[in-house]
Amino acid sequence: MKFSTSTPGTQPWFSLEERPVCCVPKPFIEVEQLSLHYGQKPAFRDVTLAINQGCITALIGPSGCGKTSFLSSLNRLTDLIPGCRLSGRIRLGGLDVMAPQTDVIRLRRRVGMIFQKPNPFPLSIRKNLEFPLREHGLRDRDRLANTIETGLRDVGLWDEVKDRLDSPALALSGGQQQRLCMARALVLLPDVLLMDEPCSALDPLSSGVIEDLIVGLRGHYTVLIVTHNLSQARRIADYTALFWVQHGSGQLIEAGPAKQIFEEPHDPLTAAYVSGMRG
Ligand SMILES: Nc1ncnc2c1ncn2[C@@H]1O[C@H](COP(=O)(O)OP(=O)(O)OP(=O)(O)O)[C@@H](O)[C@H]1O
Repeated sequence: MKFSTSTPGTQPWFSLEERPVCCVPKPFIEVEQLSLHYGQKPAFRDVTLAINQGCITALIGPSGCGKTSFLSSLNRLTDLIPGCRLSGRIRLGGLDVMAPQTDVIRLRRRVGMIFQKPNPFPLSIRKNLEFPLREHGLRDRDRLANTIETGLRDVGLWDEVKDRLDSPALALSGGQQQRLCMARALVLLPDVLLMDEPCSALDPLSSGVIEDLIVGLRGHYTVLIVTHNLSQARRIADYTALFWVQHGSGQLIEAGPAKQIFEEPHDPLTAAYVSGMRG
């Protein structure tokens, strides 16, 4: 059962293990001729890209080519930036993301986001998960407790924090905070997880833990990850899209199966970037 068809607060909350596995080359997000401007300045132009369900898609490219802006447009976080303008079309699991009548709160529940710097609420570990669950209609105390435990187990945090659930989340290590943020997104049973350089602020060990968790999401969630770490993209991505700044704005240069992008790219820019000769 999926969020989009159930009534908030009544659906059975279940763990990652129990979610249906689906990694098929079937588009879940279809972006057509998407452009984004900050004021008069274009961040990216005319991006057309299909993102497959249940797969991990890595967005790569040099700084400033519009990767973060593209990611943020998918759950309309860009609405929050004054002067920011989107045009084109985004369909997400049948939903017209940019339609004025689209419920943005529901959209953001379906499309969770993890940022470069872990951003837990300045609340207890428990409240970091309880707060969004309550906001989205889950009130029953037992179900709240079970869902919080399941969420923390799904990110391998339960055993580390079960005895201090009421301690401040900000007292956790950076890697633990990032896993908590992942749990906070996952307990809402999103369809899509957007991750903006989720490992880049972490030490190598914590980064490896997050990377393993991302791999474990394959088949359960549609994942888009922005990364500057090409080795990481090679290791974890099913599909890869290269962005580049051309003619004063970000452009999608090439997208396809990660193996093809890294081993047999069609575009010379892709070849230069993945070989480390440019960017
Ligand atoms: N809030 C904003 N207001 C104005 N311009 C912005 C804003 N955010 C990004 N930009 C501009 O839009 C362009 C694309 O930025 P964006 O952060 O999306 O690129 P990026 O590829 O994610 O870069 P990086 O890899 O460095 O994070 C850049 O020229 C940037 O300066």
